[in-house]
Order: sequence, then structure tokens, then C-alpha cells
Amino acid sequence: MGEAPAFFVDHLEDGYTNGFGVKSEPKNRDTSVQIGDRSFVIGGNHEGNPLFLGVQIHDKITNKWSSPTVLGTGPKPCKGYSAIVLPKGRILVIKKGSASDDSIWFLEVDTPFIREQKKLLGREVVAWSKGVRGNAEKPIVISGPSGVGKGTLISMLMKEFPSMFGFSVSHTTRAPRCMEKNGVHYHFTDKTVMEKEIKDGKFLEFASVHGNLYGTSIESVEVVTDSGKRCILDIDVQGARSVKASSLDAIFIFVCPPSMKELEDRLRARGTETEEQIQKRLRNAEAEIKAGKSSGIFEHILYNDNLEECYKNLKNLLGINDLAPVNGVEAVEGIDLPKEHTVTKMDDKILIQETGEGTKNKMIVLDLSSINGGAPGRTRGIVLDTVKSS
Ligand SMILES: Nc1ncnc2c1ncn2[C@@H]1O[C@H](COP(=O)(O)OP(=O)(O)OP(=O)(O)O)[C@@H](O)[C@H]1O
Ligand SMILES: Nc1nc2c(ncn2[C@@H]2O[C@H](COP(=O)(O)O)[C@@H](O)[C@H]2O)c(=O)[nH]1
Repeated sequence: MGEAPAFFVDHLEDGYTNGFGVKSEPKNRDTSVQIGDRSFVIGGNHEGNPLFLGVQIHDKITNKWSSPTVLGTGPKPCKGYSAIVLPKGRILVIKKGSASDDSIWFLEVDTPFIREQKKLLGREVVAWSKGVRGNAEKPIVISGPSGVGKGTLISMLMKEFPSMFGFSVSHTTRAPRCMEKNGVHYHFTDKTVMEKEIKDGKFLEFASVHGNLYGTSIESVEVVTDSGKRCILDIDVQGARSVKASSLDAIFIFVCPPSMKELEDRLRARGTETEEQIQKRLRNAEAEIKAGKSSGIFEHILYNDNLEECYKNLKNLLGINDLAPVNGVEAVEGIDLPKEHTVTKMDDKILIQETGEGTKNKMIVLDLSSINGGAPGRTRGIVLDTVKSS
């Protein structure tokens, strides 16, 4: 059943007092959305940075303002926004007068991911996720013990389908191997720098693996998704568990070796670790394989005995074969969002009606019934259509 037109948008005409009791200048471009006892004010910029849109929270009960940690890359500040409350702790933010590939954004304020991050960071957190039109495929998480062949399988996939898949480049504190390039294989980083970035909420997941810190930054996943490619994450089981708890909505694959002996042979033949490191990786492998098979994280388990066969099985479970199209994202017609508009929510549909003199009163329907994914990363499955007047 449709709902009555609901305008949750409240443009702040009169200014507001911030947490320090200072009355701000009226900001016509700021937009406020109320959820329960809290108002989320979207506008201005983030910590004085003109490139990042600001978010502030006002708690009615305590009458206090706070500046949350903002995760993910949000929309760039623009002339104005419409905002509407969605179920499950999300706010839909529509950029006025913008092109469709940059117009639909979601601010998560109370999703499972946000609750988890709040616990982790010990403060208020919100997260941005950009709306992506069309049926972009889920990201892929690949885990398995060191030396099982994850990297080899991923390289084969990226070589065969270069425009379909993109690799999420992780951060690590381990030293680069001789052929590894910074920014390509890993972002090689310093422990203190990485720990600070983790504290600042820049990481989707992180874990201590074989004595070093590894992590997937939110930006690494966004970069791949924004290039229109399906994102592949090569991470350990602890990282996979964290991603499973996030809103990323990925496919989880665990790769097993045919035997521990074969795993050891492969690690030795690769020749990238010292004997001590090999022993450590092998010790960890037993626990990883046990967790991979029994944790309920992974929907698919692949055995990498014969490489070609395993690769074929990987392609089968991803639903691709040699005849598959080379790009995973459908091309969609561009639709510009009108500068002046009203927003009305009708169940899963948002009606965006152009207003103002001398306009064509264009009506756009934003259908959210098939959305999936979310912050960090992208909210996929957006359908945006112009209603043709007869
Ligand atoms: N099916 C296979 N049969 C024999 N050797 C293989 C097979 N798959 C991969 N290898 C070899 O095993 C070694 C380890 O593979 P790879 O580096 O891809 O493992 P990995 O799982 O990515 O390891 P890590 O987690 O340490 O990054 C490589 O030298 C690779 O060529
Ligand atoms: N939790 C995460 N684990 C990661 C990440 N990037 C890589 N890894 C895992 O670490 C081991 C060792 O990798 P190596 O390159 O040193 O051989 C391997 O199992 C990877 O899957 C990450 O971002 N997060």
C-alpha cells in the first residue's frame, strides 16, 4: 500500500546551535533528518575540508551536538540535497541538479555495520554508500591458507576477464617481496600509520596474519566498484568473518589444498618465505582450514589440486564461462536529477518531482525494491526511470 506523501526533509533556514553553544550561520543548503531522538544534519563540509560533505548529529534528549566519524567516501558538497528516512537505519540523500551516476547516496546511521563500528571505535559513526544503478554483481571474498593458490586463481581470472574483475589492494605491514609493487600487490605501510588509519575508521576489516597487520581499506573496495568492476578480496578467515558482519553482501569462497604436504611443497617452491615463516604459515594453515570448513562464513569450498580444474570450478560457481560478456555492469541511460524538486516516498519507490518556474515538471521514479549491499562500498540495484508524460 502506498504511503501518504512524506516530506522528511527539513532545510535549515534559521541556523542551529552546535555542541559548544555557538549559533551557526543559517545554512539554507543544510538538510536535517530526524530519526527517533536524533537529528542528522547533512551539509557544509567535514572538518573544514571543502571536498567532503559534513554530517552532524543532534541528540534531542541531551541537547548535544556531535560530529561522528564518517566512513566511506561521501558525495562532494553541492548546492543542495533532499533526504528521506529509509527503514533499517538508512537515510537516502539525493544530490540536487546532479548526473545519475552521482546523484543517489545512502547515509547509514544505524545498520549492523554501523553498530559494529561504533563498538569498535567507541564513538558515533555514520557511513556513506553510493547508489549504483543496474545489476552490478556482488564482490567476491576469497580465503584459504597461505600457499593454496588464491593469488594464482585471482590472477587467472583477472587476466581472462580484465574488464570484469578488479582487485582490492590491501594494506600490509609486511615487507614487499622482490617482484611486488606498492599500490599494485599491496599498499605497503608502516604499523603506526596503519593503526592510526584503523582507529580513524578507514578500514572495512583488518587482522593480524602470520605476525603482520593486513587490512582492506574502504577506499580500496570503492575504487574497484566505481570503475564498474566486480571487486575481489583476497583475505584471511578473520577478515572474511568481519566482512560477513558488514553490509558488503559478498560471495565467500574458501580454497583448500589437496593435502598439508602439497601445501608445504607449494610454499617452499614459491620461495618467498624464510623457513621460520613457512613453519608459522603451515601451523596457522591447520586452524584456517578448520575454520574455513566449519565457520559458516563460506558458501563455496574449492579444492585446488589440479589448477586448471579448480579454475574451471571457480568460473562455474561465479556463473561465468568463456562466452560470458566482458563487463559485469549493464550500461544505463543517464538521467539528470532536477535542481529544484520535491521527494515523496511510496513504499519502496521514491518520486522525485521537478518544481520551479519554467521547468518541464519532469517526474523521476527511484525504485529501491531491489537494492543490496551498502556501506562500506556501494549500494547496488538502484532503478531510476523518467516518467514519460503522455
Ligand atoms: N593447483 C596448483 N598446483 C601446483 N602449484 C600451484 C597450484 N596452485 C598454485 N600453485 C603454486 O603454489 C604457489 C602458491 O600459490 P599462491 O601464491 O597463489 O598462493 P596464495 O594462496 O595466494 O598464498 P598467500 O596466501 O601466501 O598469498 C605458487 O608458486 C603457485 O604457482
Ligand atoms: N584479513 C586480511 N587478510 C589479508 C589481507 N590481504 C592479504 N591477506 C591474507 O594474508 C595472508 C598472507 O598474505 P601474503 O601476501 O603475505 O602471502 C593471505 O592468507 C592473505 O589472504 C587483508 O587485507 N586482510
